[in-house]
Amino acid sequence: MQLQNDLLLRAALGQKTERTPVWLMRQAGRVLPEYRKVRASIKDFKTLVKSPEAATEVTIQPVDILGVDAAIIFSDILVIPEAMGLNYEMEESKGPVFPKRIESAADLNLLHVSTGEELQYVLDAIKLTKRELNGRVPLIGFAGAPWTIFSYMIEGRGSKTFSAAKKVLYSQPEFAHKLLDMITQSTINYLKAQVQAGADIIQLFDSWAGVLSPDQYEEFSLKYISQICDAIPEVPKTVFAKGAFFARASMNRLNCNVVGLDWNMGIEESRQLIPNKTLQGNLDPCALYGSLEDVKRETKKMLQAFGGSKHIANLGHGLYPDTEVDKVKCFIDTVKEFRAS
Ligand SMILES: Cc1c2[nH]c(c1CCC(=O)O)Cc1[nH]c(c(CCC(=O)O)c1C)Cc1[nH]c(c(CCC(=O)O)c1C)Cc1[nH]c(c(C)c1CCC(=O)O)C2
Repeated sequence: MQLQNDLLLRAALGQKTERTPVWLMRQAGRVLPEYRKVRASIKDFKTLVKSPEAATEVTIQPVDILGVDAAIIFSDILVIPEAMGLNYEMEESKGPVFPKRIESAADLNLLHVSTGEELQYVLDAIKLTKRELNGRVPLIGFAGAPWTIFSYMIEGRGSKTFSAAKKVLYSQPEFAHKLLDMITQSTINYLKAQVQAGADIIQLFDSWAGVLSPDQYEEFSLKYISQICDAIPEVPKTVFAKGAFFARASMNRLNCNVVGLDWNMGIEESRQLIPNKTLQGNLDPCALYGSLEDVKRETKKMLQAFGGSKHIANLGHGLYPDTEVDKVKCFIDTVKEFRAS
């Protein structure tokens, strides 16, 4: 189906657009009271993710209420470990926890490469969302990057240092590569199925990229991200590696269209290091705690620095849950009104 608003896809492909497209990481499920209402009516987070009708509803809420230029399918990066055989639980106010984590090479026997079929509920939600969006805006599909998923499977939960996951890289690199390879194959199957179901563009979230050294990042993360990008030629791809300022020149060589920046990455410097790609980002989510005037000023400053082309406006990481909705709207409206001078 022809999209009525294809700004995001054209910007991703490096084409000229009338204005800069805008969406926000974690736009669904964090700040909207309308989301909390749906969430309160459903037993828990995982039930919501596994209910295509409800997932569709909360996926489309930011399009209707905030006016963003894309929807991102409501799911989580941790559905992949579960599809591979490692169940996760979402503890209220604590975040994700794995009751059993991967501790040694012997534990690999507990896992299998996902064909994507285990995640039929996400594919159903994508199909239903595409139908309900009816071509209004593109739909973003996503997955975690292998290193970030690996970290969760080894640590069993979030961590400040990820020292347990990093210990495996230093002490058992062969085992690390085996698990990373299984995650990569599963992710390729899953993303291919998402594209088949209707995802218009794909984003890889490498949320814990910043804890690795540059050499380790090449060996244990970029290598696998590169394999995933090569395996999905059908749609544009975005790679967002939080904290990986040191890997920007390498990311310029990936077979992807868009590189996401966090707010620590200078815009001018990033343009020089990543000249081949469209850039996405990168306002500090905390900037939305300022006054409406502050939000407007900071957003304009960011837009001016990106220069009005080859840019998808976004935050430098996900929205924080306590952000006021009118500040989010102000960010979006400021982008939509902006014309590069
Ligand atoms: C690391 C990571 C996770 N999940 C995700 C990442 C990568 C992005 C990033 O770096 O922030 C990605 C994610 N998680 C969710 C989405 C879809 C919605 C969207 O982006 O708008 C996406 C793209 C829903 C969610 N995932 C989660 C919620 C909150 C759970 C609830 O509503 O009860 C939502 C809406 C839970 C989750 N899931 C995860 C954590 C750490 C938590 C707890 C903290 C929190 O994010 O609220 C793992």
